[in-house]
Amino acid sequence: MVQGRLVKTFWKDRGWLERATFFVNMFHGIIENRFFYCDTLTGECKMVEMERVEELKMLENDGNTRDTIVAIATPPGVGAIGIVRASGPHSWRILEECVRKDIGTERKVRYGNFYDSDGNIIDEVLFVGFKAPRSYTGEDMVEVYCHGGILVTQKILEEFIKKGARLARNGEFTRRAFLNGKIDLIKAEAILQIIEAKSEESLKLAIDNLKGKLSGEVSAIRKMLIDVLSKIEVTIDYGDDIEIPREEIVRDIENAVQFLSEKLAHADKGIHITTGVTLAIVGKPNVGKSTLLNRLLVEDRAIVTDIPGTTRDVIKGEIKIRGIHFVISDTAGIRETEDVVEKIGIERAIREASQADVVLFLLDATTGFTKEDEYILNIIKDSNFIAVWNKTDIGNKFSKVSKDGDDVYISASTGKGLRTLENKIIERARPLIEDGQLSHVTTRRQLEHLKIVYQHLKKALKSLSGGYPVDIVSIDIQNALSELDKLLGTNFTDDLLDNIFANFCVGK
Ligand SMILES: Nc1nc2c(c(=O)[nH]1)N(C=O)[C@@H](CNc1ccc(C(=O)N[C@@H](CCC(=O)O)C(=O)O)cc1)CN2
Ligand SMILES: Nc1nc2c(ncn2[C@@H]2O[C@H](COP(=O)(O)OP(=O)(O)OP(=O)(O)O)[C@@H](O)[C@H]2O)c(=O)[nH]1
Ligand SMILES: [K+]
Ligand SMILES: [Mg+2]
Repeated sequence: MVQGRLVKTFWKDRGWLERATFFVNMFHGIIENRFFYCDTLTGECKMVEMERVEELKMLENDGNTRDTIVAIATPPGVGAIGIVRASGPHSWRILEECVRKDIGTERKVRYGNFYDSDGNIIDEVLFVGFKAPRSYTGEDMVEVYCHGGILVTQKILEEFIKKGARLARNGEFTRRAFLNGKIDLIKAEAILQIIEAKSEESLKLAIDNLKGKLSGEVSAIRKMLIDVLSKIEVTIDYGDDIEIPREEIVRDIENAVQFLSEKLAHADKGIHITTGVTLAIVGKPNVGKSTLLNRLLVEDRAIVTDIPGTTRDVIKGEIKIRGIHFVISDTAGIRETEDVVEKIGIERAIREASQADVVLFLLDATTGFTKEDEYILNIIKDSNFIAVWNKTDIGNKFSKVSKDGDDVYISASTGKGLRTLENKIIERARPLIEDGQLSHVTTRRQLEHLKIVYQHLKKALKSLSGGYPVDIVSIDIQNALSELDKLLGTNFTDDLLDNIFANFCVGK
């Protein structure tokens, strides 16, 4: 028996079964919180609104949510307090056995001793229990606050496992929160971003999205498209009796397209803020690239020698310059070579330069602009590069290289000119992240899905303006909707989930 508020009854006529099957297949039975089903008593296809929890009970999950999972939630090492948490049907039972007390009222912290199976006290702890669905994962959960330290947390973890829990995989708590309808995929990504945030701006974006900024906007479009689809379906069935609201449909799709094009136009900023602006140092061998990297990182990261061809691989580090987060890479000196290893390194250097948001083209003031520099300039000329003359403490053979004539003069050894260089970097990076408008798109995944939605809707608009009948765009709208579902994770695949949650740490 399906429960919920009846929204609409379709098709009392013959043929309802075929159509209902079509509908149910098309929408996997469920759109938003609306469920389509066939009433076998009356032969009607009905649309009802249901509680999300009810709806999710009917959705498949990965079959794993019956296990009780456990993990150490705090980072390894010595700390004042360590947290072990468990989620799943046995979590309360296991903890109560270990502390030899009732957890009592949910969400209320209690004090006790944590015992191992031999009756020895492992630690003096605080603990708390959460009852489904009012918990982070939506399942029964417990947390133990013990003394920090590798051994105590490990022993408590082992005790949970001995009593029937299993070790959680990366991101599995958050995965369950998703599967239980507590959060959508955008919010799950936001949680990862909160953990990894390295600048105030990226933290703010992530918090906004955890609190539903992008999800809300995407859901609004999704709802609107579902309405459009419903209007089209109704005109297919009752076309003879019902006026086709063609203008209304066109206007709705146009609004969605307009909204999406703004999202897409400003998406790069959110991604840059979240993942950092990439900065590649390139140049011929021995110009001082590694010396500059080390100076910028204030750390001896890369090997520096006076032998050309020292750096082979790409070496990355992260820095903050005036609040902006950069991922900076030192690369192999680019030159013609027969050395196989060096060749690969040079290919990587070129790839790094082509993908970087800003390129530092390092030049040697003791040699001046050479043929090798000419060769490199050709490779990077279309990138956002800054010409940087190094070794100005011992050389003065300069020429103008930048398009804007704004070359920078430094000494990576002495630190001379570094502030000017930083200013220049900021000048180039700022437009990439500065918000006139922020779209709250923060990952490539989100961007790619939104692009596809946009393309489907553009196609629909094109058909409509070509004068085709309205129902011809129904397939485009369905495609757009299923793409939005992928974005939110409403219509997920395991691959997609694995992809996202693999980046989490155990215990999240
Ligand atoms: N000790 C501890 N701190 C933590 C977490 C945690 O799991 N444990 N969190 C997680 O990693 C974050 C907080 N996130 C949470 C989100 C939802 C719920 C929760 O119980 N939600 C219920 C009830 C909400 C309410 O009281 O209104 C719900 O959504 O139904 C708990 C934590 C950060 N700090
Ligand atoms: N005087 C002076 N020497 C420098 C400066 N920067 C680097 N050097 C020296 O130049 C040599 C090469 O420096 P590296 O940093 O290894 O140069 P690189 O560009 O990374 O070289 P490869 O990795 O081989 O391509 C080293 O002996 C450095 O000490 C500088 O600003 N002034
Ligand atoms: K070198
Ligand atoms: Mg080097």
